[in-house]
Amino acid sequence: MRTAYSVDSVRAAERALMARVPDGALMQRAAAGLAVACGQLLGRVYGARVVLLVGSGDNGGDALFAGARLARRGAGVTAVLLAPDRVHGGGLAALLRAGGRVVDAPVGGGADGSADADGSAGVSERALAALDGARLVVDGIVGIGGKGGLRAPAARLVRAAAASGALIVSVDLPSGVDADTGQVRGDAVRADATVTFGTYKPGLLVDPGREYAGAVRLVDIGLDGELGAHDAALEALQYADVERLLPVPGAESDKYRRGVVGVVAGSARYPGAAVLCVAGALRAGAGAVRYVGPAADAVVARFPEALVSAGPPAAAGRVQAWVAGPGLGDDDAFLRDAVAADVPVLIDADGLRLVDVSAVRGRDAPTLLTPHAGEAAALLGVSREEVEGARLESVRELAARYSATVLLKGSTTVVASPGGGAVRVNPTGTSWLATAGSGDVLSGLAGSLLAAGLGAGDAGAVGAFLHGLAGRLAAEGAPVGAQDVAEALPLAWRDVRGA
Ligand SMILES: NC(=O)C1=CN([C@@H]2O[C@H](COP(=O)(O)OP(=O)(O)OC[C@H]3O[C@@H](n4cnc5c(N)ncnc54)[C@H](OP(=O)(O)O)[C@@H]3O)[C@@H](O)[C@H]2O)[C@@H](O)CC1
Ligand SMILES: Nc1ncnc2c1ncn2[C@@H]1O[C@H](COP(=O)(O)OP(=O)(O)O)[C@@H](O)[C@H]1O
Ligand SMILES: [K+]
Repeated sequence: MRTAYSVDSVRAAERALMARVPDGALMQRAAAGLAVACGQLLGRVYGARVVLLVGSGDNGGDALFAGARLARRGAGVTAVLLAPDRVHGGGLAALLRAGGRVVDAPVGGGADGSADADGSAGVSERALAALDGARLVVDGIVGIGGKGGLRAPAARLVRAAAASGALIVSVDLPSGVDADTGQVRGDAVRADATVTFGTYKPGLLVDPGREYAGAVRLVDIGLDGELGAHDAALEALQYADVERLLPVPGAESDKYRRGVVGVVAGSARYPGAAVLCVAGALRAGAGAVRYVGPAADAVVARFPEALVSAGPPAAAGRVQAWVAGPGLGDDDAFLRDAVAADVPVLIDADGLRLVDVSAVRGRDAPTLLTPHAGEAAALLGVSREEVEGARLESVRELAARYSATVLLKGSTTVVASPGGGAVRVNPTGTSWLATAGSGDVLSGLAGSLLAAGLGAGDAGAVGAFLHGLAGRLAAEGAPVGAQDVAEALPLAWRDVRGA
């Protein structure tokens, strides 16, 4: 399991560890790892032009000590200081001893954050010129101490760094990205790589921050033991975790013991949603799929193995979990039956629009809601952009309001449980999945995992993992449709099982 911890937890763990190690040891560990990563990115360090963007905190200190290491290996290192009077003294001295150069960023009164009429934002010509011809820019402007959007001088330098064409490595996290949420307000560094210390930060794993971070490398600074006393803010399942959770049939399994998933989906207008939902459900571990609704003919024509009926759900026979909602249109009768059943229920798409909050809150068996950002926005009464800018907050809020597990789909899919705790973040997503009907496949898939006995959080996280993998395997760099994604699910299973 990959985990990420909040800034508060990192700070507390850091304090505990610092009390046991010599002064400055953690920063040296961080800087050493950072310098190695920079060296690898550069290939040849000797003679390379490196610019450090140095803020007033320890993030800048890391950059300075790493810059000193690169200078000792023959790089031409220039530090651009955003706040010369508050720079990390030890780091600056180390860089100068190693032969590095220093340029002050502020000119006139601009460093207080005011933008100048000429757009220089109070940044000196010398600072901007230093970036010309740089091969590597090290972003040590701000790390976990960042508050709000980048101030004007920092933002100006970030834009100049992007325009320089240099490789950009961010220290701990891209400046301008909120460490706890991944939110980006205004300018932020778009890094080729981020070298982070001690633990992942949530903002590195959740969009929009994740996209700004580039390839993320974790440097061990000895924080693990101390972090053990804290709860992770985020968890990302890895292959081995998913493999352990897959409902593989045992010797004594039969179709009922494997679980039967019921699907309430589709309408005369949207029969395809029913077919796609069943396509996902058939390939996820349940022993049988029952389809109930007006698209029975379309479903059985495509999948003769599906058990179909016109309804109602209560007359469909044994079902261990229901999936309700994809393509339903406005008819909520079967949805209400499914929600009233005392088995796990996954509610998606139209079902989310039609369902009653109190009916969901009143359920005893687990409920899994799977909105995309637009649906989540409608449920929360905010804009889609607000949800996309604050996925963690949105998914936690929905889980609390509905007393349900919520899987928020999108560029980063996140899953929150009603009782709080770590949010699961899916590491396998791919934008090839942004194709009509792929959400229907996911709801069938995750519902089938519920029927097979997984808890709602696991069903959501494992479903998203397999769905993302299937999307990647189906696409391999070319557009795919939702059916292709469903058909690639067995490949995803085999990939996870190493088969
Ligand atoms: N944790 C650990 O175990 C280890 C942590 N380490 C490192 O320490 C880093 C944390 O250092 P930190 O606490 O000094 O804060 P940091 O991120 O440098 O930022 C604070 C400075 O930024 C400024 N500033 C704030 N917002 C801003 C904005 N929007 N735009 C512009 N500026 C802004 C703010 O200015 P002020 O508000 O005070 O005027 C303040 O001066 C951490 O990320 C990691 O790299 C490692 O060395 C090893 C061990
Ligand atoms: N940019 C993206 N990156 C990764 N996955 C995405 C992206 N956009 C959409 N997806 C995924 O594609 C699926 C689309 O589902 P949904 O929005 O419900 O579409 P539909 O209703 O057409 O089935 C979801 O699993 C979602 O996480
Ligand atoms: K940074």
